[in-house]
Amino acid sequence: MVAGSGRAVEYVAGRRWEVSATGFWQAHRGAAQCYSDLVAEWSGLRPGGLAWDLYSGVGVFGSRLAEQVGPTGAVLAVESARSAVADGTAALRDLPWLDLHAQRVERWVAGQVGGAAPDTIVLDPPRAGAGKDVITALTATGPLRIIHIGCDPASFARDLALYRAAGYHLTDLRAFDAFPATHHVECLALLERPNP
Ligand SMILES: C[S@@+](CC[C@H](N)C(=O)[O-])C[C@H]1O[C@@H](n2cnc3c(N)ncnc32)[C@H](O)[C@@H]1O
Repeated sequence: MVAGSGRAVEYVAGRRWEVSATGFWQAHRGAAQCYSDLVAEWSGLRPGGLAWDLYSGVGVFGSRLAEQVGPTGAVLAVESARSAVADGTAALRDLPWLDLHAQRVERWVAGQVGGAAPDTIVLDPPRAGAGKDVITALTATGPLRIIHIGCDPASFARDLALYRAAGYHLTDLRAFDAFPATHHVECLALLERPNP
């Protein structure tokens, strides 16, 4: 950043976020709206449901999930950047059943063993993907649906194989050319547990 307040204002699905200009925001201007619409379409959530939004940033996906589960439900969002958690918490005050938590996902999921099983997990890790330890911990909680998002096709494919090994089926897949002239492609996968 060369000059300015250091803050940026973004809108998605009728909601307004004021975020740090150096924090994470999707690179393509239409991406946050497009991906969050797909997350809302795939989530399968109903009022009273429980969802996790991991690597949540400022809670763009978590806000859509929270609107779906309503005040009788809960959304637990986990993000390591404290500034993103602070910005998300400020923007989403009207959704008190959405809890944005500042912690590393690998540490947080390890503490969920034996807790309530989420209906749906959304995760949008950085380029390296989620990896074996996180995916093993997530699938062990037995969610009905997992929505996995990744921008590096190689780590995304590796992560999908881990879900498959854990018994989850790939039931939908979308790819977006959101990073033209690079090898990155934004991929969104819907994984479901058979015979829930
Ligand atoms: C691809 S971004 C997704 C952000 C959000 N889903 C969105 O669409 O705005 C990945 C996010 O994961 C966070 N992150 C990276 N490593 C993490 C970790 N080990 N645990 C928790 N969050 C992490 C980054 O700070 C970043 O906000």
